[in-house]
Amino acid sequence: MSTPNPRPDTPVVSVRDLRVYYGTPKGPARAVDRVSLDIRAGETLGVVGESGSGKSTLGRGILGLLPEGTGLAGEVLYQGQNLVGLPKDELRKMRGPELGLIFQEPMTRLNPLLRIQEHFEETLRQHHPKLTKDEIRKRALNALGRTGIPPTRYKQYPHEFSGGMRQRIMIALALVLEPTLLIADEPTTALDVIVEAQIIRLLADLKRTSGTAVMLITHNLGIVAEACDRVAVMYGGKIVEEGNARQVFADPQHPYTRELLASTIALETRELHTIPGVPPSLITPPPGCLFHPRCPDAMKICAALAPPEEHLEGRRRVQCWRHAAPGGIPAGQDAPLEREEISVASEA
Ligand SMILES: Nc1ncnc2c1ncn2[C@@H]1O[C@H](COP(=O)(O)OP(=O)(O)OP(=O)(O)O)[C@@H](O)[C@H]1O
Repeated sequence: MSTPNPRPDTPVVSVRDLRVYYGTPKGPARAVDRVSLDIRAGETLGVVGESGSGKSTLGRGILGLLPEGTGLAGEVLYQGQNLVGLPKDELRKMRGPELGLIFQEPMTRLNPLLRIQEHFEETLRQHHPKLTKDEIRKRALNALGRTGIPPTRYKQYPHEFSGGMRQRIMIALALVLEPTLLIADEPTTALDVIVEAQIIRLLADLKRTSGTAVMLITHNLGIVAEACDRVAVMYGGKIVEEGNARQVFADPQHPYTRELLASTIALETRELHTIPGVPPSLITPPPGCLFHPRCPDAMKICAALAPPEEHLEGRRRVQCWRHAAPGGIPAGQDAPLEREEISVASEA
């Protein structure tokens, strides 16, 4: 059984200054660069950003599921304990009952030779060896029921289910252990929109009924608007804006968030709006703000110095020079970045 959070207002997980560097032949790629965030009990944090911005790496870094040799530094405080540097077998024991995870591609995670029943038996016995077969069945059917899978299918094999059903089984397998923190990485990619809506509803129910803290990694801003309390926007391995999801969507404070939202709306209305330029190199990032080569609001200082993180009202923060405190930008540095300077910077 998961450990109850002793104080509901204290975060279930606090990530501080997390850095994840992948070794590449050209040097380290800073896939997650000094990320801090908190998730409280019963809260769902959506993590959004373009492909390659470091979303999955952040989720895997929190759970200690990175390839051998990956550089990991900073803190992941889970109920007061730092998971960074914890021995692998201790982390493995926590995965499941404390730290749940759901990935896409359910077929690669379910064993085709085992019935659904056996999957539940294996999962539950591993963490609760004293449970009887009857208790396991009861818990499993309850978790399956919550995901809309009838008890009549308990003895079937994975190949007898559709992709959406298999994903629900994966979610049920995560839920049955009642994790305190659940990280769901693109859980609905490759599913049709109806199944997607069911799964999102399920995740929303989960936090309401069991107080699980959820991190939902997705490309889909519509899902975040529907299912998340808070949203963190990632760009080039950093969280550039974070806050209440409604407030961020209604009134984005970072130019990147604004552009990301505009490109999503454009997709829905079939207009053409893409963010010009390409995401930054994580090996040789541009100087200053990582977004400055693509930013329509860039000022001179943006090409020279990384922006400070400013805390706005209501647990909201943004890393953008436009929000610097009065007097924070040296004279003349707030002039618009010339176009020529923009293109030079983006070639750098
Ligand atoms: N094992 C690895 N070795 C080297 N680089 C990697 C490795 N895994 C990921 N990367 C790089 O790290 C960066 C972040 O990748 P990550 O998968 O975390 O991004 P993402 O935002 O989740 O992208 P997507 O939305 O496409 O899943 C990318 O530039 C990616 O190429």
